[in-house]
Amino acid sequence: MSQARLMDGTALARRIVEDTARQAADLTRRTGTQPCLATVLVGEDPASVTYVRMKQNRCRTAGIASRHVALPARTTTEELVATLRSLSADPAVHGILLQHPVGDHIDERAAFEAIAPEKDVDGVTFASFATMSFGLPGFVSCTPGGILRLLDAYDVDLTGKRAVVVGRSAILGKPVGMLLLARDATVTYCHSRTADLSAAVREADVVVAAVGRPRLIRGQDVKPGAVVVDAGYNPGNVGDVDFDSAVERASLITPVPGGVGPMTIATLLEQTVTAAARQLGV
Ligand SMILES: Nc1nc2c(c(=O)[nH]1)N[C@@H](CN(C=O)c1ccc(C(=O)N[C@@H](CCC(=O)O)C(=O)O)cc1)CN2
Repeated sequence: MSQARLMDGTALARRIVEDTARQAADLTRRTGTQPCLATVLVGEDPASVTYVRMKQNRCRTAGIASRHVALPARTTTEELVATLRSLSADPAVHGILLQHPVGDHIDERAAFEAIAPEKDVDGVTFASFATMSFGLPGFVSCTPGGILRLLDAYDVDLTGKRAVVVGRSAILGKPVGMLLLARDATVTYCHSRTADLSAAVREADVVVAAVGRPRLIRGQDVKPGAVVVDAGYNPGNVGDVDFDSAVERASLITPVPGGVGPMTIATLLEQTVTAAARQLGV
């Protein structure tokens, strides 16, 4: 069998950011107000610092203003909640991103829920999960939303397909499964307690690896012709899929880097401009 075709997230994300920049410019011209994303980072985890900086840089490219709030690692849940409530109430801020993970001593769910749903451009609140799951207007979780855009761009028909999601996190595994279900895929979630992960993956027409375990999914377990999406972002730009072996079996595969990652940020920017337009009544 020939090697899989690569799903180029960098190229697609660039096109989305270009479109978003045009929309941001148009909104700024019509309303006199530039869309604004607030980024909130607790502590100084190097990977998180990098991701937030990437988001700020991409905002600049797209003509979106960004306001950064850097909080010390010792920040309490109450202090973080107060910061997010204050940003939620600030009319100059249209979207809010709280970089995950926050420290273990913080109740991350309480913090996410302090983000007003109309500013939840990262799609992390209960309200966003519900609207996404029911196909109602709202904001999708950015990585899952980006994955679906990528699958659409490569004409992957999900109807009736067996999709296996490896991982069940609140901002990645669970929501991507809901989005696949909404497209009429038959979805199985696998996780650390799944009895036979290899057997489940071998049945999958579409595999989404979102578990945070470097190269967990190996080519020998990929069904020939399957579509493989690697949403892993492990240190050293290593995905959850063993690319070299999986590329020999899949029909389509996302690389790491250059696959899902750039789509996450493109989705965030796009949703920020949508949020701004709604809040500015345009
Ligand atoms: N609040 C959130 N926190 C986190 C999210 C999220 O969507 N919302 N996702 C991840 C990390 N993440 C964004 O925050 C992220 C990770 C990786 C990339 C990316 O584009 N990676 C590049 C390579 C980067 C490099 O060269 O260093 C790629 O894959 O091509 C974007 C966003 C956890 N936290």
